Amino acid sequence: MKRIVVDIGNTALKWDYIYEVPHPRAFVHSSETTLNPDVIRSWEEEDVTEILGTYVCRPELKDQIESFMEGRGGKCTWLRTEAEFKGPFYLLNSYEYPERLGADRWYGAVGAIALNPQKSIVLVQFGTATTVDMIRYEGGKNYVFEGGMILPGLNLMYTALERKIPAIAVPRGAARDFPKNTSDAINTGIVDAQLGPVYFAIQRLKKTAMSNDIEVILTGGAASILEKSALGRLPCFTLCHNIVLTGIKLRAEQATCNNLKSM
Ligand SMILES: Nc1ncnc2c1ncn2[C@@H]1O[C@H](COP(=O)(O)OP(=O)(O)OP(=O)(O)O)[C@@H](O)[C@H]1O
Ligand SMILES: CC(C)(CO)[C@@H](O)C(=O)NCCC(=O)O
Repeated sequence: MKRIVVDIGNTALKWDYIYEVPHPRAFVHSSETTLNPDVIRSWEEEDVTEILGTYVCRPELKDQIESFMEGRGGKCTWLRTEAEFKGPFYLLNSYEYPERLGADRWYGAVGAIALNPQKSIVLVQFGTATTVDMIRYEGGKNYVFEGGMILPGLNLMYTALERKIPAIAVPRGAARDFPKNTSDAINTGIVDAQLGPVYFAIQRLKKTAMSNDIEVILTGGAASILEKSALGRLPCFTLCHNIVLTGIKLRAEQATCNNLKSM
């Protein structure tokens, strides 16, 4: 009987145990509306009885998980974005409509703070969409989620160009300072478009943060692909996987401390 945390994005599902030694796993969905059957198989093998998760995918995917859990007499709890997080630190959600902020962005921010205490943070999630979020450290245990940018992810940018302008559907090139062929020009354009907002976010956060020491965290399925290009284009950054799962675990701990009343 196991309790697990789950983060369902538009491309992949990631899961891990809540209380046991971390062993995160990722499964790319079979289609936009069908889960990878290996996920269900792995949960049967592990005897999963309770799921605590977030989803930003189509509801069909989380419905399949609910049916599976109902069939086993298990339980699913889906976390929504909240107006504030009260745990080992305090995070205020300053989104205009806090509940409209993607749960992956919110619990990603919670996870990022837990792993990088007492710092302002630019959290970049390179997923199906890329999000670049700014978290301001206010001193003591206080942080503010200051919002951020949403743009098409790496793959979406390539496929949009390929589909709409077939004349430039060429093999993938490299990111260069002075691209001199179509493949390199596209690749450089897309890599710069992915990393440019990170640069802007750092500058914006520096203007209001207590210190110029900003932690830049890159995560998500395409982070490893962009890491090499980021080395020459961004100041210091850290690559950190499964940050949303870290945030969900912390939310679970917080609920346990409050006798599960707040979940
Ligand atoms: N083996 C792979 N399979 C699928 N996507 C990959 C793979 N390797 C890298 N990627 C890239 O990672 C992206 C998916 O990232 P991730 O797994 O974080 O997605 P996600 O959490 O479903 O996204 P989102 O949260 O934005 O919906 C893809 O769009 C692609 O650019
Ligand atoms: C932006 C995505 C798709 C990134 O996964 C997700 O966080 C989402 O659906 N967000 C809702 C809109 C918002 O965050 O403003």
